[in-house]
Amino acid sequence: MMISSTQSKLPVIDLSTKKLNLNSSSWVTKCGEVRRALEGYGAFIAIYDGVSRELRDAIFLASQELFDLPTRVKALNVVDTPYSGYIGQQPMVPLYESLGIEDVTTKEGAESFTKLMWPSGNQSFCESVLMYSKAIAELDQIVMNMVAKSYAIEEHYESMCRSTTYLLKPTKYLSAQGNQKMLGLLPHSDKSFMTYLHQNEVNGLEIKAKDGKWIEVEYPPSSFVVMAGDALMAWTNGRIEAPTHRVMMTGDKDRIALGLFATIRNHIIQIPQQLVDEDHPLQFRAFDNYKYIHFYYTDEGIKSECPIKTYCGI
Ligand SMILES: O=C(O)CCC(=O)C(=O)O
Ligand SMILES: [Fe+2]
Repeated sequence: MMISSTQSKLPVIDLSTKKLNLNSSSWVTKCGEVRRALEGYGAFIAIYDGVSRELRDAIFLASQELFDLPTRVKALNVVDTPYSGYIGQQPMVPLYESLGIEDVTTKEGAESFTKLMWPSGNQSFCESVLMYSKAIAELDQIVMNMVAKSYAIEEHYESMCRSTTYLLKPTKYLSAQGNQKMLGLLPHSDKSFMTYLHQNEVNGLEIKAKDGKWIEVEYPPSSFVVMAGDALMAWTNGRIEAPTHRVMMTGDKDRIALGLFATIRNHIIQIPQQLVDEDHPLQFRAFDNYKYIHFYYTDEGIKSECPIKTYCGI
């Protein structure tokens, strides 16, 4: 018997660069699509041609190589930003393991991480990580330009764009080894401005829709999940909400996911006055994305229902 499903799905938007004709009327239409998807779900699936088949294979191979290193080596990845270093063997989420690579779109960032993990060098790892991150950073520029265009706040984004830094977080989830569904990652919203996710062929990501139901996200290998973070929510004066999401593991295959987190550094984010009017009173004060991340991991931040509102809400 076929079981029909009425479960809602994330919108899919084709952002292949070959088809995007900047400033044409179809581009303007597409900007509206991106905005509606983000306002409706806080996320969408992007079809994007900036990562070739070879690069895709290379980045998953590189990630596997990284996870195969001894725990003692992976634990050397200590960074200032909370939860961005090495995380593994956490009692609440025993299947989960991740490492954050800071400033990954710069040669220096990719090289210093590679050197830390492989003191005698690993050229192919370094190149794959750098190329992949740069390709996704380009997708970020496309998406953010579209959001800015749609709200007519281009000049605000331009001033912030230069202050964007990227953190790549290769993440591994062990399989649930059987039929039961196991928690891979606790429900949360991202503290970034924007997040871009990619995965091997194993699904597991679930995003909470506005009606409270979990959407099981299935995305084809050549696509990416684009997701709003808390910082974007504040910047858009609450028009786009950062969705709650989690990872549930089923089946007997391990899952590898790549999160690229765009964060604004050394720049105070102001809420554009274009997004404030009688129907949309100002909801957030100007804030610093990194200070907010640090706040989130304090007792007050962790306990808060909506940490971005607690931090800079009005
Ligand atoms: O594994 C995924 O698909 C999502 C990971 C995630 O939500 C995160 O690292 O913040
Ligand atoms: Fe997340």
